[in-house]
Amino acid sequence: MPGTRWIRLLTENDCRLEICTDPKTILSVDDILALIGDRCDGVIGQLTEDWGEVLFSALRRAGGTAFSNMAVGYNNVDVEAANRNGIAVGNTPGVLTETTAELAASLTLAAARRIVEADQFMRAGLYDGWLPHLFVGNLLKGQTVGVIGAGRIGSAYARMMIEGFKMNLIYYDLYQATRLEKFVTAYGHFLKANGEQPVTWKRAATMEDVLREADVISLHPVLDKTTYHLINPERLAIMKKEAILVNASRGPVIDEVALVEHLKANPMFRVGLDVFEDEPYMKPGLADMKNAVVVPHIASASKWTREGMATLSALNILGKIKGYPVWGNPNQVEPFLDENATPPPACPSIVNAKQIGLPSAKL
Ligand SMILES: NC(=O)C1=CN([C@@H]2O[C@H](COP(=O)(O)OP(=O)(O)OC[C@H]3O[C@@H](n4cnc5c(N)ncnc54)[C@H](O)[C@@H]3O)[C@@H](O)[C@H]2O)C=CC1
Ligand SMILES: O=C(O)C(=O)CO
Repeated sequence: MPGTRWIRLLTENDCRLEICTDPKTILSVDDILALIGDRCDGVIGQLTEDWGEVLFSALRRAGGTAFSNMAVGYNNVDVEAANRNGIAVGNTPGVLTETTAELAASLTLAAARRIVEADQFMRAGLYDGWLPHLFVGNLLKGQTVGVIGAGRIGSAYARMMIEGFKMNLIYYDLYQATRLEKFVTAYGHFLKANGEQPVTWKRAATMEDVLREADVISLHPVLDKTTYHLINPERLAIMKKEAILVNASRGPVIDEVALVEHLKANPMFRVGLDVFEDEPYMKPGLADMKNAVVVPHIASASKWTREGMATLSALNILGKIKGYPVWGNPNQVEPFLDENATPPPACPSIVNAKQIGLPSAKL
């Protein structure tokens, strides 16, 4: 795990730390069972690990009461199994928001302006002079950006695309994104007052409305039963032929086999993907598609974010061991990140706090 603050926070509070130095990228359940051993109070794990009944009951038997993913997403964790074993499950919201949104914006631009194809063309020595039709892509200004899942990251991405490229917004979420709507309205007024075309927003009644109307669609929902294969052959078929689809949420939100077929049949349709259905693998054919930009799940990869994720996950474990209450607002975790201050006596974010009866901190 990156940085050293998380180590200091634990050791200065009398925790003995065992850091896994196994060179394997992804640990199996058996690897983790061996690491838990017969005495362990809490574990910080990674999103690539399968945390279910076997691991939570082993942690319980070892005297443990806390687990934290070093991630905001926790679709790799069976929270019901953690509840049955009385284990608190932590995650790391807030520190990934801007970094992940910036990568989604980067993928959007790379796909729209064919950056990777053009880079490969240059390196192959194929450039022999400016041409009017060389790597013509899409202009974003004035087009419509569609966001599916307008939570922390989806809203941050929307703001970047609206503020940066003056795109109009259409979004779909189970909840109203009030702050985002207010931002777009205010920005629209500002543009109008300066003699420019105002930007607009619309909350779509259905996901299909977003897919039909948007020129760029970025996916930012959690992965659960309701979002598995949210993008399927039928929904790909209703998208514009020249649309751009970006996914920096979780791979299984897209039916990747169907996506490869769609990319083959629609060369002007482009995608930017940070995540894949069977990570670390890509479905057959995807790597050959020039209209796909692919990167290896790096959306949260900035130093500040990764160190913040380490800090928050360590404080989730420490807080539970110390019997601290749970921080009341997981969207405001800044007080835990201030290097020059003692962090608040609270667990920054425990997703099953209610289910296992943990008290909430008074802010
Ligand atoms: N590629 C990467 O490196 C990263 C990926 N992620 C992924 O992004 C996800 C979102 O993160 P945050 O924005 O922080 O979470 P969030 O909880 O703030 O936002 C998720 C949004 O999805 C919405 N949602 C849930 N079910 C939906 C459905 N069926 N249809 C439409 N919207 C739905 C929720 O209402 C919520 O607004 C994480 O769960 C994680 O899987 C997060 C960080 C980095
Ligand atoms: O925090 C998450 O959910 C991630 O995917 C980390 O990159």
